[in-house]
Amino acid sequence: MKAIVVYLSTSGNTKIMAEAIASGIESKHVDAKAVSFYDVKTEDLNEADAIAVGSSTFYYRMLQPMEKFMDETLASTNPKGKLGAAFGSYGWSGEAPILIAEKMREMGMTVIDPVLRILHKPTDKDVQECKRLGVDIAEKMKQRSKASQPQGTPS
Ligand SMILES: Cc1cc2nc3c(=O)[nH]c(=O)nc-3n(C[C@H](O)[C@H](O)[C@H](O)COP(=O)(O)O)c2cc1C
Repeated sequence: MKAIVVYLSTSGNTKIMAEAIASGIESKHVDAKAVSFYDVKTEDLNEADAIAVGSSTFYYRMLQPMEKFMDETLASTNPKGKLGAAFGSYGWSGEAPILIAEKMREMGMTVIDPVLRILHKPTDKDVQECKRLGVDIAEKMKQRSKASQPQGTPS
């Protein structure tokens, strides 16, 4: 089982969230990595059972390159049925994670509700909240993997 946390962050706030989410996933012994949108490879997306996507909000939407990534790169990997999570830092309106979750649902992904939004730079308490989302992702991945095993298969 593998999870990937893809983020786009202008001043590092959403990046802090991404790294905390990945560390929360790993704390449950599930393979996870936080990857900048610029470095993500299609094979990483293909291999992932869960995909978390984060962008800060700019001009009431997600950052433009992330929108392109969702519509073109992620959509082309056919993520239907995969687990998704959306997150991002924001300043006042915070639409980006909601819009990311919407796109994930349109692609047939199962998205963890609610999305995680943090105002400005994450505090220590916010980082703990991001880690908790990571734990939640890992636990849901385990449940889904168990549910998809044929009956009688030792776990
Ligand atoms: C030019 C500009 C436009 C912004 N537009 C919005 C916005 O529409 N809504 C919002 O909630 N925050 C907005 N913000 C605030 C950012 O989302 C916020 O600073 C966030 O913490 C940046 O996170 P990052 O470092 O991960 O990119 C804007 C910031 C800038 C500089």
